[in-house]
Amino acid sequence: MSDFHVYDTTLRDGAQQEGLNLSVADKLVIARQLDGLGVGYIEGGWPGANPKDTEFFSRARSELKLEHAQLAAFGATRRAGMRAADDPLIAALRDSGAGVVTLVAKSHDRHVELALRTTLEENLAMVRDTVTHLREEGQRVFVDAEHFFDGYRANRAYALEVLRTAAEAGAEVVALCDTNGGMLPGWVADVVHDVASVVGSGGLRVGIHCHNDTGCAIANSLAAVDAGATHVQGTVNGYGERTGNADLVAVVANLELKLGRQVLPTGLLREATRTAHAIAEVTNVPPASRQPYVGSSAFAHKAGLHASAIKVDPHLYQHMDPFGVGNDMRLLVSDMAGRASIELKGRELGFELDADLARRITARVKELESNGYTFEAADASFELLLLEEVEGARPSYFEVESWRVISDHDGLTEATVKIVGDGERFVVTGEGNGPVNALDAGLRAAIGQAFPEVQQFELTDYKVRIFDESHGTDAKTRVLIETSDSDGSWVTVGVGENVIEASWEALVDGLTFGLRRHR
Ligand SMILES: CC(=O)SCCNC(=O)CCNC(=O)[C@H](O)C(C)(C)COP(=O)(O)OP(=O)(O)OC[C@H]1O[C@@H](n2cnc3c(N)ncnc32)[C@H](O)[C@@H]1OP(=O)(O)O
Ligand SMILES: CC(=O)C(=O)O
Repeated sequence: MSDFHVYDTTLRDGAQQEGLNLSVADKLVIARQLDGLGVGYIEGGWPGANPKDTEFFSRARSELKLEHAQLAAFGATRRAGMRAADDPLIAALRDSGAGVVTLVAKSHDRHVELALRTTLEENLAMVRDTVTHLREEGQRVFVDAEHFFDGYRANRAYALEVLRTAAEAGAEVVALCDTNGGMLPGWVADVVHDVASVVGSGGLRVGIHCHNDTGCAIANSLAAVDAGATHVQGTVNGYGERTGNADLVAVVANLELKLGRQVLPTGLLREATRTAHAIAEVTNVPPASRQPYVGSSAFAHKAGLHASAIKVDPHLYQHMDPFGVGNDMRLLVSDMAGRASIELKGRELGFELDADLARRITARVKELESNGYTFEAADASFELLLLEEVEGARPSYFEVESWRVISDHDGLTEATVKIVGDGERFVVTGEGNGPVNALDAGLRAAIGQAFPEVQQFELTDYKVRIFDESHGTDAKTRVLIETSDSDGSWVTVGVGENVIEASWEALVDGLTFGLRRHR
């Protein structure tokens, strides 16, 4: 592995994202995930700035056993007009127990004068004094040069002077920050190139920290590395203030898989998809399906022509083998499918479909989709349709004799369901806080008498879409229902003239599919 720094700031800059709130326990879980991915540094937060971050560093000492990463504590240079040794926030950094302290320092003259409200000389003194003090206390120090690229444009000499000051005082890394995220790759490359040639000698490492306001954070980070940066900062899933930070996983994947620079321990890039999704579970921010490399759509193929080429060789429509980042290829079934898509999807589900069957299923999918069904998200309904064609009949464990729903003016709803299952007739009434809830309860109670395993099934998601609104009251309703058990989840679709009819179809398919899985 090369001597390259992969520096993660999910727990600090990532946590600056709107709506993202992490408890100390969450932070500890995420830190372990990041360590499992093999990053070199984990910026844990700003000790002293809030009780949670202080507690994180305190608990990390006893609870975090990191195999690959070192913990970094983030904070600012000392306040103007005082000594670093007397600044309580610097004391919190010094005492955090982290292996590295990363100091944010102003490098844009205008920010020094307007935001810090001090002189350019005092800002240099703040950098010098803080780095020196921490070095004397035995700390490794990295410096994040805030607003560096804007500062460089406004006053190159001063921006470089801040870096030189940090280096002379003992900083190991100066990370150039595109704090406002306004840069483009060529601009970043020019500046990093210049900086590396001016200050990058004598062991000082130049780093990069990009925000995504121009949509270029990943490209800017790569341009910086190409121009000489050997320390790259970013966050998992690109979390961060405003439009986020550089997505560290994509940066690392590009470095390893496209540019041939191994920056993680051998084999750990294959943990990328699992790690990104596990962290999304903790942050409670739904993962973006179209996220490069690790998104669930990153290797999903919908168009029939794509599938027909993929049947011959997946590389014809994929830039890499998804296995490299722990992701997987998926074939989507929709009205854009052709025979090849259906054949490949069939194979994925364990069926070798001949050309005739594939043609028939393709035609049925297109016909049903034109009537409002969608199979792309309803994998279980597609599988039931496929089984119907392959086996000559749709899997069926019970027959529905009739169902009826009654709602009263108090909002209480009652559903009566009559079914025949396992040779017996069941008439059951279900109650609920709405018609779908009542039908679900009634259906489950009725079937449950013949097939007790349905009690393990849970309705976990319910989506309704009214389409073809131009028809007014004739509009059709599509319902997607996710059902789960302890082994996973599956989605079914129903379409009807109203929400109850559509829900009934999706509910019946959901239970039928679940029973087939269990049997
Ligand atoms: C680019 C980045 O993302 S950097 C990371 C930013 N992250 C955060 O701000 C989250 C954590 N921050 C906090 O909890 C608080 O802002 C604190 C504890 C750091 C400071 O809180 P407060 O003392 O209440 O001040 P406030 O938030 O208004 O910040 C302004 C003060 O910070 C000082 N300051 C701002 N940037 C810096 C800097 N780089 N170095 C030193 N001091 C700085 C200002 O001069 C001002 O000081 P003054 O009160 O003496 O005039
Ligand atoms: C330090 C940092 O987060 C920034 O400048 O964006």
